[in-house]
Amino acid sequence: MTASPRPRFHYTVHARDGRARTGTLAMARGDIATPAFMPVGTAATVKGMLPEQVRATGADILLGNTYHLMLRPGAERVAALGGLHGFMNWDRPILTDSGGFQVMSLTDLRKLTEEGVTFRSHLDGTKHLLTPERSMEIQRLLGSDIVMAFDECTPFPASHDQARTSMELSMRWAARSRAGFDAGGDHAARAALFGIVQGGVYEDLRARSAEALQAIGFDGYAVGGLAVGEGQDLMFQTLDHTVPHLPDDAPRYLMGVGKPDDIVGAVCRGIDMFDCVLPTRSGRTGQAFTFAGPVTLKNARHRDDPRPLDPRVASPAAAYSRAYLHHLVKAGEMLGAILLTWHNLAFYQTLMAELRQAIADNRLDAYAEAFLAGYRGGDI
Ligand SMILES: Nc1nc2cc3nc(NCCc4ccc(CCO)cc4)[nH]c3cc2c(=O)[nH]1
Repeated sequence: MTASPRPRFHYTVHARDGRARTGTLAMARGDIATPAFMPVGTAATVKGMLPEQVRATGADILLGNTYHLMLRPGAERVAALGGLHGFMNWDRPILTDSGGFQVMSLTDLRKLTEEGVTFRSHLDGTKHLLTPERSMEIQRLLGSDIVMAFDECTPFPASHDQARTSMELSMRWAARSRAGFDAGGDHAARAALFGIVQGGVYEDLRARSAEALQAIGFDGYAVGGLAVGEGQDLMFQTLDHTVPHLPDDAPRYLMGVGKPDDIVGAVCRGIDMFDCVLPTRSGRTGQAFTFAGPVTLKNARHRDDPRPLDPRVASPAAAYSRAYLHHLVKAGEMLGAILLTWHNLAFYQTLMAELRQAIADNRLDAYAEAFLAGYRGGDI
C-alpha cells in the first residue's frame, strides 16, 4: 500500500481551551506538534548540540537565519551542499527568519529604502542588499520549509505615526515577498510562507496589518515587532488586541519569545509557535531553567548541592549534581555549556508538552496558575 504523499502544509486543531489551541502542523518533512518551541540554529547549528540530540529533546522544527547564512557561508554555497537540511544533517522542518530583524539588530551601517535594506556585514564589513525578492531567493536556496516574509521590525518605542509608516512598508514588502516566494517553482510547491503582523503597540495598526496580510493570503501568521523591550505586560496587551484579528484556522507564531512565563501567557492568548535564543544562550552562560525558576550555577550556593537540576526534566544533565555543574561552569569547562544547553532545551520542550496536554485536558488555566506559582523569578 503506497504511503499517502506528505502534505505541503496542513494545520489541524485537536483541542481548544479558551483562546489556546493544540494541534498538528503537517508538512513535507514531518509533523509539528503545537504549541511548539523552535530551537534556534542561527549559523546552521544549534550551538553545542548534535542534531540527533536536539531531536531527542523533543524538537519537531528548528529555526535558521537568512542574515547569518547569507554572510557565511553564503546561500548559494549552502544550496550546492545539499541545502540547510543536508548541510547540517537535520531532515525535519526548518523555519527561516527573513533577515530584516537581524540587519537592524546586528549592524549599524545600514540604509533602509522602499527597495530594501543595504548594510555592511558585521563579520567583514562587505556591503550587502536585502530586498523581499532576495530574501525569498536566499530562503529558497537554503531549502527552508517555512519562509518568513521580509519585513521591518518596528523599533520600540515608536510613535503611532512611526509605527504606521513602518507597518505600511512591511505590508508592501509582504506583497513582494508573496510574489517572490510564488515564483520559486518546485520549492514553493512544498514549502510554506508566513506573513508578519506589525503595528507597534497600537490596536488600530495591528488590526489593519492583520487584515492586509489576510488579503494577500499566507499559510501562517507571525506577530512581529514584539520582544523588543516593550515588557511582558505591553506584549500581552498587544497580543490581546492582535490575535483576534488573525484567522482561526492558521498557525500563529510569536517571534523571538521568550522566557518560560512569556510562553505560558502567550499560549493562553492563542499563540501556537515560538522561538528564542534564551535556552541555548543561557546554557552557555551557566544558567539553567527549572520549574522552580531559573538557576545561576555560578552562584556559590550551589557548591555543595547534590541535587539534580529538576526531576521533571529528562536529559543527560539529570545524572549530575548541581555541585558538579557549578564546578564545570566555574572551571569554564565545555561540558558545562553542553549539559546546560541540553537541559534547557529539554526544559522548554517539557514545558511545551505539558502545555499541549493541559489544553487537551481542558485545564490550561489551572496549569498556567500552578506553573507561575512555582516558577519564582529565580536567581537569573
Ligand atoms: N522577521 C522578524 N523577525 C523578528 C525576530 C524577533 N526576535 C525578537 N526578539 C528576540 C529578543 C531576544 C533577544 C535575545 C535574547 C537572549 C538574551 O537576552 C532573548 C530574546 N523580536 C523579533 C521580532 C521580529 C520581527 O518583527 N520580524
